[in-house]
Amino acid sequence: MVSQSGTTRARRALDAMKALGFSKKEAIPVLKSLLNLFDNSWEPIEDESYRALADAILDARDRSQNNGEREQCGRTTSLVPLPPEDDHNLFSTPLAMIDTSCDLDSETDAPRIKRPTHFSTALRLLPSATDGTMSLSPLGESNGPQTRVPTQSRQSMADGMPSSVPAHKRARQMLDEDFQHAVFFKEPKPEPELDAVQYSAPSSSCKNAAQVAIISHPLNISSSSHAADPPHNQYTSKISGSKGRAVQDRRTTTAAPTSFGKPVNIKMKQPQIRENDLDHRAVMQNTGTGSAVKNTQKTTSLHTVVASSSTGDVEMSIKCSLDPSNFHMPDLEAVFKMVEDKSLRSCKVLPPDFSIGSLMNEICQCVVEMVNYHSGEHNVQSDAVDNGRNSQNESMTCKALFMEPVACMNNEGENDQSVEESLVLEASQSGPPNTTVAQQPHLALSHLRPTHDVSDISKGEEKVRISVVNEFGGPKCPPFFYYTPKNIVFRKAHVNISVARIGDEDCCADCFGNCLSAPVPCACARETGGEFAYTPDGLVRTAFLDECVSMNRFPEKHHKFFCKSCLIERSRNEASPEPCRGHLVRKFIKECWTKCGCNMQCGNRVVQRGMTCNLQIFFTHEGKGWGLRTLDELPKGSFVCEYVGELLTSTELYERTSQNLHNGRCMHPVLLDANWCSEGVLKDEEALCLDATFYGNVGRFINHRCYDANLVEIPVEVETPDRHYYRLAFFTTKKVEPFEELTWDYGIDFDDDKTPANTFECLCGSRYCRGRKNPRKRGKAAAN
Ligand SMILES: C[S@@+](CC[C@H](N)C(=O)[O-])C[C@H]1O[C@@H](n2cnc3c(N)ncnc32)[C@H](O)[C@@H]1O
Repeated sequence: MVSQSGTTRARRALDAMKALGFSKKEAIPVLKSLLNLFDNSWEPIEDESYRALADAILDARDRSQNNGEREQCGRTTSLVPLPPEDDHNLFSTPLAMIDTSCDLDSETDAPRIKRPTHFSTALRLLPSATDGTMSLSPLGESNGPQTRVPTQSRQSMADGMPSSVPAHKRARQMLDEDFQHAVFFKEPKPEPELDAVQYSAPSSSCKNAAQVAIISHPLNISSSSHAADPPHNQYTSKISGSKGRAVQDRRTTTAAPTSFGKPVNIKMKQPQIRENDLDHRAVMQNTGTGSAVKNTQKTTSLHTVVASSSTGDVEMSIKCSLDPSNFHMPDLEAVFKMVEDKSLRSCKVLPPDFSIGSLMNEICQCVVEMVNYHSGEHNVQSDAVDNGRNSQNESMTCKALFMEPVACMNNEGENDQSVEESLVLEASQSGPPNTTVAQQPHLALSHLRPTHDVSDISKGEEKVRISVVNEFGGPKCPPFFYYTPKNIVFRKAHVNISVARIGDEDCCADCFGNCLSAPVPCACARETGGEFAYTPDGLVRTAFLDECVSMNRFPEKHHKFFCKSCLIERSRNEASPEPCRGHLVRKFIKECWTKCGCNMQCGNRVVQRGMTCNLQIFFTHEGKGWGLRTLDELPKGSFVCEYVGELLTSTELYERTSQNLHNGRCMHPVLLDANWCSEGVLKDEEALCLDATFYGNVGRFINHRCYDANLVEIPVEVETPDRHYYRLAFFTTKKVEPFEELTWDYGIDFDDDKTPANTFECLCGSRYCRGRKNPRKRGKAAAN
């Protein structure tokens, strides 16, 4: 890379700050201070699109607002590195604000940097929600001192508009400006704690219908029921069956625990059955011949949770009210095996992977879905009556457009049809779209479908095994979907993969071996300005990567394409489509491919060689459901995985969306609109998106994190120069530690009032979080 002069770098930094609404007057002194702090090294300042600088300005602003008095009496603020335990945080060198004696730079009023003597206000990124470094409340926000940037400033920083612009106006403007790659879901999660600090969410919008996916789990069972657990007399932990099946035991007793040696984890509860009590939830045990719950003063009963919905909101437990002196809980695996054997004997035929455990999990999940759907209807009504003021209902309202990608109960006929048609779909992957596929085969995923292999969810489809773990009890694997390592066409999506399409300019037929070791970059580097996007180590070059990150973070600074007649808007409302909201023109990587002369080990073939890092799907503890983490340390710029799913046209997506509306499921779509500008007017079959709801890879488990996610998605051209189809690959934006959760910024507009249900309450834990709900509303909800 050509080294840039300090002046150029300073100009760039000031331009970037200007784009965020910071004046030169404000930025220059802080920039000077930072340079001083970093020994004139620009990298930490330029890293992550000048985030350190933006933050430092905001903090200086905060401080001058909040501590005006102290400044007047001769004190000022300095920036100092935080201790190394914050390494995983936002900055390579995290900063802390301290008070030092006032010693202003005569020219600039810049504070002089000093080493800290104490931290008065720590400026630290909140811990990664799942990095395991802290024990978190549901919001994960209660640890350690944090500097809160005022709403106004935060919003300005985030949306790149001067803070003088009113919030509502910024929000509206941002609707047309923000990220282009959204996936939106909603799942139930514990109600956040009331003391969580509010950030006014900057409006980061993406309102294309095809970008909108919603999980609606409106009934917040977990918050109400779990919140009702009296903490002082309950104990919950996990026990494992012989094959590691994690179950949760709850004992209900009025006497002291007796000789229950196993299972060891117990939950003591009062025997009364109360509203919102855990025991009350066990009403599913009622046999129909009367309550199965014996509620006597002397009887000790053992509750063992044997199944649960994906987020643990609905559980199924076995309650044994037996003479404790003779009772030993049998191994649940053995019990399940016995039931399976019995079922097999009576039914004669069962699917090969039939498992009672999965069946029960699915039942719990279906309870969630059905409850959600009905409560959604109810809440829509009550919203209307309440004129939108019922904040509890707000959090519970089902306005879903999409379905949760989990199995659901169907009648038998549908199941059979679904199995057949799903196979047809898989077969259509490399062939022409199969027009014989029936209307909505996917809606019939059956609870009898096989469950996942927790030792490798990819069933051997990837080079590395992807294990599934749940350290918190409850479901041992995610709801069912078909694992596919490659995108597959649903029906009409037009993907022309033909060698004839690839012209000389789109390949390097004369190359040999590894293009990266050739003296001159080959034709395949043209897309990235004549320089390969990858380093010889297989990492994305820092400059390229940073530009991609910046593009996501500050979309308003980058080129957008506005369709004359936007297919997304048309598919939303054919009769009177809204104007196009703009599609961000993204940077592409172009990899060598089959028509090139190089070999498969060529350094310009990273994504197509597939995943190489060891990943794990795990159950997050903050209420985000399942997530993805790395087991390896990953340097900045590493390829992690693709986002893989079914290729749908925007119309198909809209149809699927509408149908799923009735089922209360969410979907996992991502719009492939990164280069729509280059192909003139798109036909419907060329306006594509990827939906990982029913068919997908590990990418579907990556949770959202606002702004400072450790992954960024980059479009990659591999098989075809047609720009309406490309692969979407995730690369690390910074060094990622083993066991750190992998996250990407979905680009959700949490303030989008047109499609309010397209978002979940964000539990990402980022200090830049724009998706947490108003604490006042939460307070009201909790009080109700
Ligand atoms: C693509 S899925 C990610 C995998 C998902 N957690 C699961 O269990 O399958 C997106 C869904 O995960 C949950 N999620 C993702 N990021 C979240 C966040 N920052 N806060 C809360 N929930 C989140 C939401 O329910 C969202 O609808």
